[in-house]
Parts: sequence; structure tokens; C-alpha cells
Amino acid sequence: MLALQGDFREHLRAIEAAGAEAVGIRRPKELDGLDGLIIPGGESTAIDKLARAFELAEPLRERIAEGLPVYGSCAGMILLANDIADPATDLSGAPQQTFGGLDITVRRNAFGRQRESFETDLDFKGLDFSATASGVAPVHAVFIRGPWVERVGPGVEILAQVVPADPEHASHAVPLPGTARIVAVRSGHLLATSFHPEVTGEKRVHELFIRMIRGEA
Ligand SMILES: NC(=O)CC[C@H](N)C(=O)O
Repeated sequence: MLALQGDFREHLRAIEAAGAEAVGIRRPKELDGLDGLIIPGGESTAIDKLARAFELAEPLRERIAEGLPVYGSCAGMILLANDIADPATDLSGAPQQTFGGLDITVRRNAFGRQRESFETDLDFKGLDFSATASGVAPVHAVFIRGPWVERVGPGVEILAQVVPADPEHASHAVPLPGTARIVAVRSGHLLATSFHPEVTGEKRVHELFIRMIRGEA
């Protein structure tokens, strides 16, 4: 659990509820011996700056490239993306940085600002093979100033999309009803969701990640 900023406490609880042990990571040496890492929701710019300040960013990029399983939710998805369509810039005009690894382009705050946060049910692929042969299962998803994925590269699997139905979402960045937006992806050892399963008591996304770590999914 990258415990620099954001809702890492909620993820710690979700991992433990899913039957695994989790520890908070704040220093490069704490990356040694990890089976996997979760990057929580929060502010991607803050996590980026703190990771650089604590000299974690480079070692983490290396571990991701070496195959460390990582799950990123919301800001964590942004930090795993190779590209950001609209990166925030600091006072010197330098764009925010990501750890990368996922060949996707994300758009930050794509569904709007805090007041446009919303909840919806969506079908998530690969979660629950007892439900359907395809493993597609319904998930109640909470979006809080979330990103969406605008581009997926080869080898990136789309696990869930959202089609904002209610017309109120047509009044800003959210696409007109009927336009599907990618909100969960997987590429090998990397998993990312735009939404926050850790805030709803949903365990299956964390269980999927644990199965990925164990080589069972
Ligand atoms: N809930 C979240 O993690 C919000 C992410 C935030 N909008 C960012 O750009 O980093």
C-alpha cells in the first residue's frame, strides 16, 4: 500500500477483508520483499511530488517494469498511466509525472469536479466466474473526481466501461448519455480502476488483485 497521500487506510481495510496482509510503504527500502502494491485514490499531483521527495518514484518505476503487480484506483490509475491527456503543471510549468507501466492515456477529472461525483452500477469483467461464464459481474462503483481512459494500447484489456445515463451528466465533461467511457483496465500484472471499490465494502476487485499476485488470474 503506497501510503504517501490519499485513501490508503480504506484500501488497507479492503485488502485485509479480502484475506491478505497489507503494510504502508513510504520509503524505497520498504519496496523490498513486496508481493504487490496498491496506489490509492487521492491527488495524483501530491502523490507524485511526495514519491519524488521520498526518492520512491524511480525505484517504483523499476519495480513496475520488472513485473511488480500493482493496482491503482482513481489517482492510482493516473499514476500508472503512461500518458495523461491534461496533466496538471506546477508553478514552474512542469507537468506532473506518473510512474507509468500501463499503456493508456487518461483524462483527469474527466467526469467533472467534486460536485459531479456519482455512483453507478457497471459490469466488471474477470471478477466472479460463479456469476457468469465470462466472469462478468455487476459492481456498484463510486466515482470521485475520477479519470477516464481515452486510449488503450495493445495488450491492455478493458474490464469495465460506464455509460452515464442521467442527463445531468450531459452538462459538462461527462460524455452525452450513450457514450461509453473506459473505467477499468488490466495489462498483465497491472490493474487500474477509475472508481473506488475500497469505499463501498466491495471486496472482489481486491480479491482479483490478490489472485493476480498469486498467479491465479
Ligand atoms: N478520487 C481521486 O483519486 C481523484 C483523482 C484526482 N482528480 C487526480 O487528478 O489526481
